Amino acid sequence: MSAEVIYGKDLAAEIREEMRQEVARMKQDGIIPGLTVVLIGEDPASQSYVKGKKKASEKVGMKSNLIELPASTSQEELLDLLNDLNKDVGVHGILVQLPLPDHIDEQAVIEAIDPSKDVDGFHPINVGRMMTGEDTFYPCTPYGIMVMLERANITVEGKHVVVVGRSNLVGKPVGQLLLNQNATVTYCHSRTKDLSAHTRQADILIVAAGKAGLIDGSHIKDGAVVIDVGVNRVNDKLTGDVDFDSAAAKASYITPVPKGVGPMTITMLLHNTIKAAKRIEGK
Ligand SMILES: NC(=O)C1=CN([C@@H]2O[C@H](COP(=O)(O)OP(=O)(O)OC[C@H]3O[C@@H](n4cnc5c(N)ncnc54)[C@H](OP(=O)(O)O)[C@@H]3O)[C@@H](O)[C@H]2O)C=CC1
Ligand SMILES: Nc1nc(=O)c2c([nH]1)NC[C@@H]1CN(c3ccc(C(=O)N[C@@H](CCC(=O)O)C(=O)O)cc3)C=[N+]21
Repeated sequence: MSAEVIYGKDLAAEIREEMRQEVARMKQDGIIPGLTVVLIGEDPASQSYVKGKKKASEKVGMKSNLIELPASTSQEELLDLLNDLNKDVGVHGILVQLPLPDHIDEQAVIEAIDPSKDVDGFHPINVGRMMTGEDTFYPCTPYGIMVMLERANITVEGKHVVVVGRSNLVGKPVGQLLLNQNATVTYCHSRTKDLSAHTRQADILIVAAGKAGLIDGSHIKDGAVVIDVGVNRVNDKLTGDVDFDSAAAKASYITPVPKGVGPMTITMLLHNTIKAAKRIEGK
């Protein structure tokens, strides 16, 4: 089998065009969705992601504000800032770029964001709502993967999905969203024995480990769908967790890195911000 490549980048462009029109309609009602991104420190990868988010939100007509703070910022200063942003009526969505410097407690920061402005979907209230199948802000990368599958007409109901990775940001929530859609879900992680025995069972394989080349064709069942979430910089080039060529030879569908899941993540961030604006403004 030779896989069809699902270009998240193209899908993202389509969805963002739909959003641009929606934002234009909202503006006629006097609502401009506003996203504030907080970046602490000078990590080049984070700076590049954050710029991507700002550019994308402005392109769909939203208001975007980037607050850059030095790595020396104290936890208290950050919590005070979040408190102000929670109260600011022009701010509909708040995102604090992760990871944070070691002296700041990430969980405390996540919990300081008003759940109704938590467009990352990381606040425990929103995580709980997702678990119980309520409507809420879903984490952007998992949600982007769901939309990619849907728009590629790949049904998940009854499928065996294997997720490699169990982080709170990606692995766990993507498995939960798939379970909510009636998939049978297996999680693998660094203590999993015989990884390929599990991955070879997958109808849909989601790889979010952050290890370049962890998965290759020998891990994949013929005809499986392979979603590569990994973003690794190897010799200054971006690459996923999946060895693309050997995997594509086995899979029915596969996502590339770059131009795969990443652009969908940003798109769902914009989606969540529009949703937050509508809710806050009572529309
Ligand atoms: N495209 C996008 O939009 C996004 C991409 N990413 C990328 O996705 C990847 C994962 O991100 P994130 O979840 O935050 O990363 P984490 O480092 O938080 O989690 C990695 C997970 O992979 C598991 N793992 C690590 N090594 C192995 C292994 N050899 N075999 C099996 N499992 C393994 C870990 O297991 P254990 O729990 O046992 O430690 C852990 O659960 C990264 O490359 C990141 O850059 C992240 C967010 C968005
Ligand atoms: N609070 C928070 N929310 C996040 O959603 C969040 C975060 N922190 N910290 C870091 C990770 C990573 N992440 C990515 C987003 C877009 C691309 C993306 O668009 N990648 C492009 C390539 C971009 C490039 O060329 O550098 C692509 O895959 O085609 C990748 C990774 C969001 N994250």
